[in-house]
Amino acid sequence: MTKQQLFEQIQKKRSFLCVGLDSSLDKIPKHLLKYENPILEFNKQIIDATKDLCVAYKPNTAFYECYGKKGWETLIDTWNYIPKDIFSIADAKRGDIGNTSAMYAQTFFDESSSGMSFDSVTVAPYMGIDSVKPFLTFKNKWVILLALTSNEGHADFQLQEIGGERLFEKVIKTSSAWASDEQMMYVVGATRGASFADVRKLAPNNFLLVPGVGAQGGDLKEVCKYGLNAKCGLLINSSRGIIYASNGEDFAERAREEALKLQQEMEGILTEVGLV
Ligand SMILES: O=C(O)c1cc(=O)[nH]c(=O)n1[C@@H]1O[C@H](COP(=O)(O)O)[C@@H](O)[C@H]1O
Repeated sequence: MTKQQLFEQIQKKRSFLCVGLDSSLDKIPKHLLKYENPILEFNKQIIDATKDLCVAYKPNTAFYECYGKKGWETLIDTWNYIPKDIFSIADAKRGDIGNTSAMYAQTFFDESSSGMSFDSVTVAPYMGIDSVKPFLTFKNKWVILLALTSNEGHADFQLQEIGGERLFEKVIKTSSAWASDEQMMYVVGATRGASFADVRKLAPNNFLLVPGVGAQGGDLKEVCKYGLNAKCGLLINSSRGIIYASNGEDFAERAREEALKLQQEMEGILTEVGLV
């Protein structure tokens, strides 16, 4: 998907919501356990209930890989079920020496090889340019590079100064030369509030994937105040806050209600800044 197509989806749906499919057997409603593939059934019902309210889905691959062969099949079947006009993110946080990264890129982008062709994959920047480049050889596919993450441990490395700049700033600055804002996004946690202003100085036009609203307590308004740009430039992810809103028979309806609350808040913000 191109940046313009993503922006058009945002305008059409009046939403920049990404629903995180962090689906695990111990959290999904018990009545689904009778299905041959409970997680796939859960994901399908969540997708059916939210697809008009969001512009992206993000299965975190850890929640699939842990179930071995069946988990990979579920990931492939989930990717197949995501409508193709909705941006898909394989949240796999990969990155390795070049020839290994090339195999990761093949895994998530080459349908003829793996049965999946996500629009994007999350990548860790630590190993540098040759670990990221192989993901950029696929047309209209995106790297979403970890920059300033939502977790407590972000301070251990990302805020350390080297030569007068913090590591996350160095990551953004250096990697900006590897790909344009048509292929590179950055992860910036919703819990990082005013730091969005610092990120935007270095990445004014890139889309940012912003996890951490909902269960992690990030503030949507604060993120938008500092993070919005002329093409919206934000994909706000919520996983547990939406998909586990209820663990009863009404789980899909309740997920929809939570997604709708976020979509309505987003519509208000987009209207306020004149983007819709
Ligand atoms: O790359 C990510 O998506 C990510 C980066 C980050 O800094 N923080 C973060 O929470 N995530 C992911 O975003 C999702 C957040 O889930 P909830 O906290 O349940 O909304 C999980 O899949 C995390 O792995």
